[in-house]
Amino acid sequence: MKIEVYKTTEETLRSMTETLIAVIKKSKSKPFHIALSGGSTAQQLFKLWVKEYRNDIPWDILRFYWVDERCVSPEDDESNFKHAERLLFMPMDIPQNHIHRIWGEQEPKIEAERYSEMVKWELPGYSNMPRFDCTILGIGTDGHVASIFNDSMNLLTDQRIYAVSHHPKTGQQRITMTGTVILKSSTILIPVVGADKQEIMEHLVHKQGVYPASYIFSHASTATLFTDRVTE
Ligand SMILES: O=C1O[C@H](COP(=O)(O)O)[C@@H](O)[C@H](O)[C@H]1O
Repeated sequence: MKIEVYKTTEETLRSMTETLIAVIKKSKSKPFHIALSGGSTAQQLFKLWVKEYRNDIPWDILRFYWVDERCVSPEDDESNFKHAERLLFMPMDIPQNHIHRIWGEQEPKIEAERYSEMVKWELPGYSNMPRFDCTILGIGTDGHVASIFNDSMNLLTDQRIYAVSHHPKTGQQRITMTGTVILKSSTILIPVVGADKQEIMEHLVHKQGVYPASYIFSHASTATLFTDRVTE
């Protein structure tokens, strides 16, 4: 995995965005299937894209999916979709049929299966292990990726496409892309910014402890980590 370190959060997110634009422009895949994460980093990215990159990102060829979703209604503040809708899709006027949200309000296991089938159908070459053109991953302060936490590490190697997990502290149900599908993505971009990520970044870079993110770090040859945290 490649690591790029920047001085500020803004520089980090700009660099990640410019890499994404270059990847989209170079790709022969049209439409271009991109899986988004949720959380605070994604929200910062969406604001930046609308403010500074609205004329540079080829929106019309993008088809949006999610890496993970919280099992709540799409109006709930916890919903990853809600923030993308408000901060990105509405301002950029993205057509509804380009947005494939996870139905967090449905029964989780049934929804994980429905979404897996839908992804197989939408991505090229109907396959049991579909390949996203790009996956944007987040890393939590506890080292989780997507909604794969320390107590659900089995989902890193699970052969399903999406599966149900639980937040270890709140018990909130989640639907998450499995590690197997994450690692199959043509490109994986991982923005990790902010002071609260310093400790986990040190652990990950110095290979201290075992986290879901450590597995992705050591297995993702197509990944680039963009960070404003010191990693020497
Ligand atoms: O719960 C989640 O957290 C991670 C990390 O989010 P951040 O707030 O630290 O940026 C995120 O990637 C994931 O999609 C989300 O559901």
